[in-house]
Amino acid sequence: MSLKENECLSNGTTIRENESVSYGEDPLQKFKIFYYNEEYVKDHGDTIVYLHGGAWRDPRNTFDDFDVMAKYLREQWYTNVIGINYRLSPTVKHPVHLLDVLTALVHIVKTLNHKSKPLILVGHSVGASLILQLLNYIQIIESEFELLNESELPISKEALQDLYKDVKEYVQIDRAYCLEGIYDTVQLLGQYPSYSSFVDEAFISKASYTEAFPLSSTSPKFNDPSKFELAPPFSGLSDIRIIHSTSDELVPVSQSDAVLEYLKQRNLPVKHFYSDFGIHDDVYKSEKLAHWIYLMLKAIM
Ligand SMILES: N[C@@H](CC(=O)c1ccccc1NC=O)C(=O)O
Repeated sequence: MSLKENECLSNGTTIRENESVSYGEDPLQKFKIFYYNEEYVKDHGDTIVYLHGGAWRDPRNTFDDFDVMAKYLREQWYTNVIGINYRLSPTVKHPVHLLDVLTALVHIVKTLNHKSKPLILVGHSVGASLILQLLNYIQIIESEFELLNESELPISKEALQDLYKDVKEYVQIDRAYCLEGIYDTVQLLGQYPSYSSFVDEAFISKASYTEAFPLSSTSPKFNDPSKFELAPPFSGLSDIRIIHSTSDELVPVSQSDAVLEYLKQRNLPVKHFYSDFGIHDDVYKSEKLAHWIYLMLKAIM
């Protein structure tokens, strides 16, 4: 049955489709509802939220990168799919990308009345980096705030506490699929010094990008496995997948190897899937990967 956008089914169920919603004043502070059917949620269908890549700066990467996968998953599996756009560097710097994603997640749950129901995060490249940072967003953001003076803070400490309260109350994430992620920028720059061109646009200093990632952070909370604790939205986290294409020409598989080891050492439910899903910017369009994610959603992989 094909329904017009946002039309109610006879039983009052709302379907929302191809709808962009603002979560802030900036044009990039939008999320897109590719498809959301309340019935899917009632039938224990899945709701995916997609985080795009683009090295924190490339305007060619948006939530529409997920178009192919969103269509495939909606047709093959009862999957609701939403994508988040966030403000880009150099206009903004870390941790603003992360703050935007947190704000968007709260708005998505409120807009779709999805409270107390789980979400699945899918992130590509720095979108996967954002997922890793979300696991411990409070510590990551606090580390950056310590590097900034009062006048440089992207939001007030009071507004930040309000955001933390909303995230804790509204956002629940039970699964995360990380594609072609950057998880240790210090290590990556050692291999690819030219990547400083985008890293320096996204972070204010080496200390910033060192503390922004658990794998390179000097905080005991991150480098002592016994001190690791997941942020509130992940209390029900049941599955993390680290996915990497053997043809990725931009991000080395050593980044995925490193995060896999890090998460295993902290007894998280992590698995990895390395296969040929094409070059870096073809992965999020890969029908093969879309099918693999469908099999993961069905829990037969
Ligand atoms: N297209 C991006 C580059 C980019 O996206 C990228 C390059 C190397 C390693 C990872 C990348 N993207 C991660 O989100 C740019 O032009 O800045």
